[in-house]
Amino acid sequence: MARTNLRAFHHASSSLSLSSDKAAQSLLNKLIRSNLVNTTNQVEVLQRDPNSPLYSVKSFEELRLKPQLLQGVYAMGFNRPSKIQENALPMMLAEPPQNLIAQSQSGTGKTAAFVLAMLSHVDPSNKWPQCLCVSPTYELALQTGKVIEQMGQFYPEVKLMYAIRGNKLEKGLKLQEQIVIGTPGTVLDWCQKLKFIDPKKIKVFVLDEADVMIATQGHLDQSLRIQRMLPKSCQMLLFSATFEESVWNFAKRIVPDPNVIKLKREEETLDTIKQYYVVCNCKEEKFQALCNIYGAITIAQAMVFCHTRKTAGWLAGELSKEGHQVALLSGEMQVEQRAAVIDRFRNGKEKVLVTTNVCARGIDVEQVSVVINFDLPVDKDGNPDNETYLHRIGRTGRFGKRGLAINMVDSKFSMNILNRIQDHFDKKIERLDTDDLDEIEKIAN
Ligand SMILES: Nc1ncnc2c1ncn2[C@@H]1O[C@H](COP(=O)(O)OP(=O)(O)OP(=O)(O)O)[C@@H](O)[C@H]1O
Repeated sequence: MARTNLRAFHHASSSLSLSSDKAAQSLLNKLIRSNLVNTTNQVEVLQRDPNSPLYSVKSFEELRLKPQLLQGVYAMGFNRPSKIQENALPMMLAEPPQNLIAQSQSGTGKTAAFVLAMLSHVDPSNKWPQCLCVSPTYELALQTGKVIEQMGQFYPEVKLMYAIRGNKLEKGLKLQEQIVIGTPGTVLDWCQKLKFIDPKKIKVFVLDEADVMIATQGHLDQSLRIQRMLPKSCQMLLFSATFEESVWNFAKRIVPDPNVIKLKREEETLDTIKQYYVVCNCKEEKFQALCNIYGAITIAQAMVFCHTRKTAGWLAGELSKEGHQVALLSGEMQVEQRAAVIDRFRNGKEKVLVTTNVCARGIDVEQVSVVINFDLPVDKDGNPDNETYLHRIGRTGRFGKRGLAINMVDSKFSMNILNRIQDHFDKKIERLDTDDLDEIEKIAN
């Protein structure tokens, strides 16, 4: 009964027509209100809460940024720095430059922090690459490049170049751009084989999403090879949302003599993201539960993670049949195609993005209010993949926004995985009955 109600409710909410079902209508109103909550106020409240990762005591002015950069920061709508920005920026801007290994929860402003550091260090009168930033994927390199462009919009003398697949330059060219952002393979080629960049002139080297980097075949090695070409005086900065031992060991090889900003395990998940699980028996039931949940939150965007391309393809098809606007992102697509899918999703052309693990890490889409783990993340040995879990749920709750993460459990095996994830982060994941309208109302509020 509740399920049919929710379906009716979903149709009412997509067309915003009057429903004869008063209860559903009142729920709809509440949900709309809750989603329209003024998130600016929420960020301001969090930035004054010492327990929040967004807390700061200083203003951007006190961080001694160049006026052009302050202008850029404010034009992006940032009022105050987050904790990681407040802590990392003074270390990154110190003279002489200091190396840094830094961890902060997803969506708390790491990218903005190191972008500000790079923009602060370049000398625009020197027409050669001085800052080198490597990202683990094509999409992330583009995304970070966009942040550099936006943040540096009032500093037009500083130029940026993308070292990514498909960006073919003339043989023998020497780059004049002061900042280069790219993926490890192309950056390495440009430094070594093609010599577009003189690595000895690099002053700042940033390695972003270190955990994702080392999870990708060949990237660890390529990053180390780039690092070895840089001068001893080059400032090395490494960022990651998670720091398992393997990431930590890699970080220490890349960054000599570092300052370290690290989180405690229980701080890794964000309190602003509420986590739930639902129990189902098969994928069809999971699909039904998803329809119920998604029906209740149509005005937000959702990301749904599946274990295989096959399931993702099937699920995207089923959701489309139900009338949802669905985007599908999967590993066999060309990188350019993937970037285009993410762009459409970011621009709100589709409301739900179904994907496998591929390239979902680090993607910053502000409006994602729900993440669904249609399949829980497991590694190749069938153990819980805690880092991937953290990255996935971190696609919502960006910079103080509220987010919902819902995990679908369909067997004893997946229940065990869920329990182990819960234990790992020492954070309770509550059970949710998706047939119960009241309960969904409660969590959405
Ligand atoms: N000081 C700030 N004030 C307001 N918004 C901010 C601030 N810093 C960053 N943001 C915004 O918060 C969002 C998340 O920031 P960012 O992508 O830098 O986080 P991140 O820590 O790098 O995330 P991830 O770990 O997922 O890569 C972005 O949309 C960014 O524009």
